[in-house]
Amino acid sequence: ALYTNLNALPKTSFNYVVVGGGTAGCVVASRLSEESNATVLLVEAGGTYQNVEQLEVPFNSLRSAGPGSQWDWNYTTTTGASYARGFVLGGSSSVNGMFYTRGSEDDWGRYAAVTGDNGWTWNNIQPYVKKNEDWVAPADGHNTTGQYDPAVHSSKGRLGVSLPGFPEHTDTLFFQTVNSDPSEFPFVLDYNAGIPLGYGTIQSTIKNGSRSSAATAYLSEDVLKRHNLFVLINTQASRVISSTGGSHIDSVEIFPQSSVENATNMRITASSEVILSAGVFGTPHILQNSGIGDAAMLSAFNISIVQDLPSVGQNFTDHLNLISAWALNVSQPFSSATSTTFESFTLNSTAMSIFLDQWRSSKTGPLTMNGLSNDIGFRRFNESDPEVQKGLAAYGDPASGNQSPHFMHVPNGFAFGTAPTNNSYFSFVATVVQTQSRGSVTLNSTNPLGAPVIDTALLTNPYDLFAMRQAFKAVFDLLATSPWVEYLVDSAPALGLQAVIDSNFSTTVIDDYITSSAGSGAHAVGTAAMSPVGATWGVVDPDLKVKGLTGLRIADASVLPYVTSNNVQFAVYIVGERASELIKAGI
Ligand SMILES: Cc1cc2nc3c(=O)[nH]c(=O)nc-3n(C[C@H](O)[C@H](O)[C@H](O)COP(=O)(O)OP(=O)(O)OC[C@H]3O[C@@H](n4cnc5c(N)ncnc54)[C@H](O)[C@@H]3O)c2cc1C
Repeated sequence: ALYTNLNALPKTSFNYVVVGGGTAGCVVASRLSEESNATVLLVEAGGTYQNVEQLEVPFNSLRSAGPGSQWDWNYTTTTGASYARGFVLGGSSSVNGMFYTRGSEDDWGRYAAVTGDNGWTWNNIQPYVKKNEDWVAPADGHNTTGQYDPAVHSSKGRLGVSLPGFPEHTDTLFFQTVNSDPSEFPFVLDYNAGIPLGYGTIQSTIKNGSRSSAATAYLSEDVLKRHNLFVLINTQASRVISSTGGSHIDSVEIFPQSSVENATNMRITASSEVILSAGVFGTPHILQNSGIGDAAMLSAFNISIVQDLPSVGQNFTDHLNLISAWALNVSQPFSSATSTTFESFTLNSTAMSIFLDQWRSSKTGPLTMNGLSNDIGFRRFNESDPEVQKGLAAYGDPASGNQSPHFMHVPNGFAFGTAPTNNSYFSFVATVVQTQSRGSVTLNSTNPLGAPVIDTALLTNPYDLFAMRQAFKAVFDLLATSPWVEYLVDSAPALGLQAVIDSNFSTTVIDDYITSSAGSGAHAVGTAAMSPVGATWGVVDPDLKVKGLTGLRIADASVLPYVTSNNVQFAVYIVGERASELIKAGI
């Protein structure tokens, strides 16, 4: 059942306690409670997703339900930038952009190679893919032939995945470019088949026109009714504890969220295991508060050392995004959603209210779209370009293999920041997917309920600037093709692109533009990374148990030692599924 405050919880001792009801946490709690003789408590700091329309309407992602909303932790990094994370049951899967991208075979091969555990290879994760994915028809029921490969999808899992449920005019332009010059802009039928390279149609975690999240998919009404599953929301965990003062973790300290400042805490015990699923910031923060982390840092805060693990909170790895916007040619003013871009109709309140009525009455129409893009591309650098050769020689090639991308393109993405005043504009996101910069999550104070220090270290490694330059120039190459020339006016000077064009793409001007405009891809991983058994680095073994301790496992984005070369929610679902299987099997 769902408990909205800890005083209502009928007991304080369970077999399993899962901390963090986010993407992986919902999977783990749901799967463990399939065994009816095991009692499972899931503790979530945020509230419920149930009956919250903002979270259900796909188009709201990154808008009213996104960063800065009441469903966001509102983290601020050391540079003053905000960093979005879901603060609600379902975690970031309840607020994310819903792109469903699996990465490449090579990404998963690298996890296996780095950890020495073949259980993480592409082939060996396929059973979890099937348990996770519920492939469904798009909201508009259109014929999807030629838009994906049915052979690599499953309708047996829990998480709804579908193709776009509403067309956009820019889809047509995009595929005209791809069809007219396949050597420069190759088509990929299904970027989720192991080799993602090429441009194709996006797949999103949307089912029946609504967001499918870890909460809607794994904590559905039938699951919440299980007598052995206890889901406690509005409650923040501060520490994991060994009640004997040894190395066996068996308790979790929790506080009611409503009065975290002065409330007395409560201790919950776990007779089998505690599973930390508090995400890339929450998990290392809880570990550090518990005395599990870098001994030197913990001593500076007078925290007693339970386990010296210097890698806790290190190795923060993220994608790097650059969003640019172009004004649309005035001869193509707003008339309907299909004749222009998402961004244009979001500025038209009459249209938006008509679309909302349509979504409410039939779960169809423009608001069934993920609100970011219907299309996506995964690309490698042009290795015949001398600048690329020079860069790769200087920095090395961080791609996970030669069938894996260096960058991602999302046409008609979402213009963060100030929109151009022209009522019709188009944005494009370029993303470096194998960044080399590494940040950290460290303690800010001895208050376990305060926010940690988040240093994303964006652009601190010169490879990332070099890689973004290639990704960005490739955006201009794509938009210089004939389908787009009529459609776009030069640029939207409000977002600074004009200077880049006027400079004739001078490296200095491009680099200035990137440095001042690029930001986080919201795909952070790695702050409690897996490493081989016995390694002197890393936080968990490949079976996700915390090194040097018993009774404590981690299942969330923080265990991934590298970021996949795509949006990362898929990888987190796989971690959740595999963690559940390992725990159930007593491994
Ligand atoms: C705005 C945004 C857009 C994104 N877009 C995409 C996309 O389109 N496609 C994609 O693949 N990925 C996307 N991502 C990334 C993806 O959603 C995340 O990487 C993934 O969901 C992280 O899963 P997690 O389980 O590690 O953490 P989360 O899902 O964030 O879960 C952590 C949970 O723990 C809870 N928690 C934290 N601390 C505590 C505590 N002390 N006590 C109790 N509970 C706690 C949190 O409230 C949260 O519910 C996006 C992310 C964001 C934020």
